[in-house]
Amino acid sequence: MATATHLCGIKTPYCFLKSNRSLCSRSRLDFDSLAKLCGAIRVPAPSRGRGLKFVCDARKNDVLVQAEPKIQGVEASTNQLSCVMKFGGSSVASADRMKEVAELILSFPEENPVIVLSAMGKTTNKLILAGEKAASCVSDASEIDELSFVKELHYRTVDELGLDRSLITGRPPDHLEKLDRLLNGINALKELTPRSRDYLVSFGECMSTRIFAAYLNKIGVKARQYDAFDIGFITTDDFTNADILDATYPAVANRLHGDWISDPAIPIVTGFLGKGWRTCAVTTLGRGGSDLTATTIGNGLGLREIQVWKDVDGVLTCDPNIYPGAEPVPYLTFDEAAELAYFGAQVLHPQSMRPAREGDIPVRVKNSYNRKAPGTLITKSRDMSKAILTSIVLKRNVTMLDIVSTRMRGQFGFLAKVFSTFEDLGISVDVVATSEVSISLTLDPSKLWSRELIQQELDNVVEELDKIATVNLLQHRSIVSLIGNVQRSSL
Ligand SMILES: Nc1ncnc2c1ncn2[C@@H]1O[C@H](COP(=O)(O)OP(=O)(O)O)[C@@H](O)[C@H]1O
Ligand SMILES: N[C@@H](CC(=O)OP(=O)(O)O)C(=O)O
Repeated sequence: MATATHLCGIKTPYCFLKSNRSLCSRSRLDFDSLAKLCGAIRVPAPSRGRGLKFVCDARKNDVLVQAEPKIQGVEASTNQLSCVMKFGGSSVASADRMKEVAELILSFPEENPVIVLSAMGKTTNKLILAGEKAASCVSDASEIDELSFVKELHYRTVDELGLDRSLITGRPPDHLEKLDRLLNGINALKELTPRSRDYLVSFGECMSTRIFAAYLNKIGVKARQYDAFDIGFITTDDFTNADILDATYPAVANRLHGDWISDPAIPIVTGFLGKGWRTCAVTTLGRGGSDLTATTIGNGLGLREIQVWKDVDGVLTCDPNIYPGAEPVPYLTFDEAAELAYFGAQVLHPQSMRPAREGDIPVRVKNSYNRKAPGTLITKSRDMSKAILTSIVLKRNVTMLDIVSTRMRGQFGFLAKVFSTFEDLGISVDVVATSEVSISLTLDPSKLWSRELIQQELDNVVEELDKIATVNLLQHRSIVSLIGNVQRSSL
């Protein structure tokens, strides 16, 4: 991957340079050498005065030309998409909350935001429970309490917003009817696979975005709903915990930007969802994955800022459910936020900082219930001179392995052998503490528990490691992490 030159002033929205030599000649771009390298070049239309970044990937036979992520001050054209605003389930839990979110969005008239929404309130949890019940005990899946709850919540919201129920039922895509049929199918098979679970929970985001877009249109704000899996969110096929593939960035930018240019309307995008690149089935990005949807869109479109609206005053010094006196942390670096999320702070999705860091796009964590609170600003760097400890996080349900070498002291290669075992078995290691003859390590629960055959995988690890060490497997442990300034942690 190589990043090359900068250009300004290309007006054409997404076009293929292959068929546009004049564009190249106007733009100091050596068309022929690039054309040799790649089959096609996509060019997102830059905002006025914005540069373009060339990202060449010869292996993929592709050169992607991206708008520079940062728009400075007045250069941020008023008619370009400018930021992402992501609202989590807690922010859109009811009709009243949706009205407040609409008002919040409209209170930033200078912004042209892309809106990312999660499912309403606890819809995702309810759908998972409904799926589990359908697979296990009930005789008629339509009678499951959690399904009734989801239906009732969405009907009530549609009614209270003065919208037509046909948005979610009675007319294609008729989500509630499909949901009913899906749960009855799961019930008949007595099996809830990761794939069907992802399809099941996707109804939450599909409905919340349709309702919200319809409400905006009703109050005279032109909005357009998008299902992420239809606009280029391409992922691995790791159902329940899929990773976003690079092809997503240009595809999503292309679609959202192209539609915006030809017919401006606020895009309302489903968070959390994608499409598996082999199966073409609906995938999900892991719990809390709408944060990752938001940062992916921010990076793809090279937007000015990514706002993540929650029900707390930003990232706090610890989980407020454990210690109610937790206080907001005003500034964080991408690295600190990523560590914090990875080691258990539920407030951000563990992978969500990656696209923001790669695009160097600031992320602001704000409270939709308390707009005046300054929130947390997450950027590439910050003044660390006074920073020692930023926050404390707890990660539960961790599997730990104590591995003690059976060989004599002074034997080399022990650590290498242990880690190659994990690599061979495709298991991700979390925290590691070592001495010369022993290692204690933890395994990443999110990657581990989302897959089937977990006990078998663990048995395989222990069996392999048993050849070189004494292994003690400890389950249901916790990690308490202190997120701090590494440069000041030792003297
Ligand atoms: N360090 C932390 N800072 C802020 N919130 C935290 C932290 N640790 C846990 N939380 C919990 O995360 C919740 C916000 O995340 P989440 O439920 O994913 O929000 P949303 O659904 O709005 O996206 C808060 O309500 C809080 O209970
Ligand atoms: N609805 C999904 C995705 C998500 O991001 O939700 P939230 O923004 O409410 O954490 C979930 O509950 O995991």
